[in-house]
Formats: sequence, structure tokens, C-alpha cells
Amino acid sequence: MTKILLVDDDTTFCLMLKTWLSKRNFEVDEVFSCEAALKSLTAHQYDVVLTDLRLPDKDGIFLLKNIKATHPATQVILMTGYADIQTAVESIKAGAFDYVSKPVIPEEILKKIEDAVAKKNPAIQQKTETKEDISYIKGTSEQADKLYEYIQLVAPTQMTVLITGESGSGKEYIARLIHERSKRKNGPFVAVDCGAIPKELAASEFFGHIKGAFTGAVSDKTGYFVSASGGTIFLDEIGNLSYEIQVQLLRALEERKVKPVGSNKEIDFDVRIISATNENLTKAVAEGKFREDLYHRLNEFSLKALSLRERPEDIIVFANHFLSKSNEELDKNVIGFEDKVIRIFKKYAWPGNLREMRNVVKRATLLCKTAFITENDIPAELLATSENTADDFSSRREKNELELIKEALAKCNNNKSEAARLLKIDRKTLYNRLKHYSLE
Ligand SMILES: Nc1ncnc2c1ncn2[C@@H]1O[C@H](COP(=O)(O)OP(=O)(O)OP(=O)(O)O)[C@@H](O)[C@H]1O
Repeated sequence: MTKILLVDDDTTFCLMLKTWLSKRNFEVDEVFSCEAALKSLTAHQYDVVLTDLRLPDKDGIFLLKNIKATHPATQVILMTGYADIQTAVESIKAGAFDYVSKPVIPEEILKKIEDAVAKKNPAIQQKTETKEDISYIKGTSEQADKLYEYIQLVAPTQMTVLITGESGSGKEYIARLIHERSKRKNGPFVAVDCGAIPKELAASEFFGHIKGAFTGAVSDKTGYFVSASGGTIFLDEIGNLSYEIQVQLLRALEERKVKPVGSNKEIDFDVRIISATNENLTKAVAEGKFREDLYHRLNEFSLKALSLRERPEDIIVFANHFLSKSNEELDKNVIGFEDKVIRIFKKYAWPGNLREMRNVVKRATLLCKTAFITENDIPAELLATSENTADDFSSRREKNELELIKEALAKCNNNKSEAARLLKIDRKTLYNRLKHYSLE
């Protein structure tokens, strides 16, 4: 069923259009502000967003750009008064599918929605099929709101950003979102895994080389910095760079020039640097393993990607997101998770964070034979460390309690009133516990 988000502060109009579209088999959610729309978009996937150009908090163009950056496959149709037609035309340039003028004629809007659904942008579809869909899900926890606010603040600047956080917590996703929200968004985003580059090749990979510079250099090579010119370079696992490369990197960043290996010519580059680490870089600095000057150069602004343990409220949001992606990728139709599975998800520590959850949900979607994912569909280690941890605690508590009761009874020559006093519980509770442990 086509899912539509309707954004307009005219509540009567919303209700009227929602009823009209629902009768035609569309699933419609309505919200009355840009902020509420962004919230809904983090929790649900919409095929089409229908938004008024004038909203009480922000304008529809702001919302449009936001949607295009985070949910590129969602089509946006703007609704606008006559005087706004010029802006509406501009909105098409910003990626809107179409616009309709107000007062809206339902048949007209129906036609546009059908066209929008039929024509889901082929270029974008190709992108989502070949690469992983990088639609950034924000989450609804307070911590996620704060992180998102920082991302939005720093994105339009030229500041370098250092993202810290556990493995799989979304550091690269944050970097991509910063890039997409910056003036460099039309330039390249080059992601470099610093841990995967052999030490001997690092200079050539970063700065390029000329033909014949060393054995195996059979042709000129452009390095990452020049390739990323006009855009953003994402240096992942920055703590893995050798000391020599750190020195060369610092010089390159200060001079905004690189010299390819074997060449005398310097090449200018214009790149914003975002780096990430899941190590304690300040410790590496204190131990002399990471240059302090480079650390400060890369850390004009720092962000911490949240582990799943720090945002338990977001667990359901992400689980549903990965479920809908897995349904799409595997051509399945699983509706959701059994309550027990959600409880297990909430108790589990998720050491691999979002990446681990994505994999767990995808596997479960594949295995699932019913409408809802059950505990049989999820890996044993989740069950072992979540439910059983709780069971462990309760069985240990019971064992201790039983020992204490036996000890108290022995001390009081089986006098239950005295034993209860000793245990600081009332007599009735002691009788209940004795019954529970079959000691009567
Ligand atoms: N905000 C997000 N919205 C939706 N999915 C996300 C988000 N962040 C991360 N993911 C999912 O988690 C996976 C891992 O994220 P990412 O590669 O950004 O983590 P990372 O912290 O850079 O990992 P590593 O420490 O291994 O480099 C992504 O491929 C994606 O599937």
C-alpha cells in the first residue's frame, strides 16, 4: 500500500484530504509542522510526502532538502498558493517531484501521487540497489536529538570533525550526512579505511604517485586528497596511521597541497576532512603514538556516535528500519517482531551496534516463516546473554535467599517468628517463602 505523509498546518484540510485518499487505498499520516514531519520520517518510510510550502516552523523547501538528503527515494510534492509559484518552480530544481497550487483539487493531487509512485526516480533506485541505501535514521531518544542537532550545526561549516564511537555505531553514516548537508554535497565523498592501507603504500594512496616512482608504479596515480577535491574525505580508523604518514598528513593539511610520490610538483586540493576512531585517541596522544598537533587539526569539532546501549529507546526504531530494508532486499513481507524478541533486543548489549543489529534482523527476516519474527529466528547468543542474564540473576538471588532462610532457621532452632525477625521480614512472608522453597 502506498504510504503518504501529509504536512500542512491547516488541520481541516489535512483531515479532508486524508479521508479522501484513505478511501482510495492510500495509507496516510498527517502532521502539522516541519519538525513533526522530520520525526515521522525517522520512524516510517514514506513513498510520497505531500507538503505545504508554508509551515509554521520552517518552510517546505527546507523539508524537501532534508528529505532528499536522508530519504532520496521518497517523492515530494509541494502544495502552494498562487504567489508562491516562483518558489515552487525553484523547488523542482531542489528535487521536488512536482507541485500543485492551492486550493487543491483532490483529483489533481491523486494524479500527481500516482505519477510520483510510478516514476520512482530510476537513478536513485539504481543507487539504492547497487550501493547500500544510506538513508540516515535519527532515532527518537533525547541523545539522538542532541547528536542530530550538532550534526546540523557543524555540517554547513568548513570545520574538521572527529567522530568517536564504538564499532558499527554509525560513524560513517554521520560523516556522510555531514557531507550531504554541506555546501560540498555535489562534490565527491571519499571514504578511506586507514587501517586497511599497508604502511608502505599509504603515501601513494593519500597523495598519489607518478609513473616509475617505485617498482610497480606503472602509471600515474591520483591520491585520495586530489580525488576528493571539492568534496569531503572521510578518514576512518585514523588511529591506525603510521607516524610518518601523520607527519605528511599534517603538512598537507596545513599547506592544502600534496606532492605525489616521485614528483616535484605540488598539487592544490580543497577538501574537508572528517575522521573517525573507535580508539581512545587522547590516550594515543599521551603515549606519543598519535601526533598532538594533527589531533587538534582533525578535531575542530568532535561528535560521539551513540552505542545502542546508550539509546535503548531507539532500539525499536532501528529494528523496524532494518526490517523494512530486509523485506525489500529479500522480497519478504514480515510485519514485525514478537514482544519477546523486542524484550531480548532491549536486554542484549549489542557490541557490534547498528551493524550487528542490521545483520541479525536481516538473517531473522530470511528465516522467518510467520508474520512476526520469533525468538527461533534470532541467533542463540542473543538469547544466551539477554534472557539468561536475567534468569541467572534471579536464580542466584533465590539460591542466596534459600541459604539465608536455612541459616536463620537453624540459628533459631526452627522458631519461625524469631527467624522472621532475624531476616527482617514478617512471619507471613517467611511462610510464603518456605512454601515457595518446599521447606514446610
Ligand atoms: N543513522 C543510521 N541510520 C540507518 N542505518 C545506520 C545508521 N548508522 C549506521 N547504520 C547502519 O549500521 C551500519 C554500520 O554503520 P557505519 O559503517 O556508519 O558504522 P561505523 O561506526 O563507521 O563502523 P566502524 O567502526 O566499523 O567503521 C551501516 O552500514 C548501516 O547499515
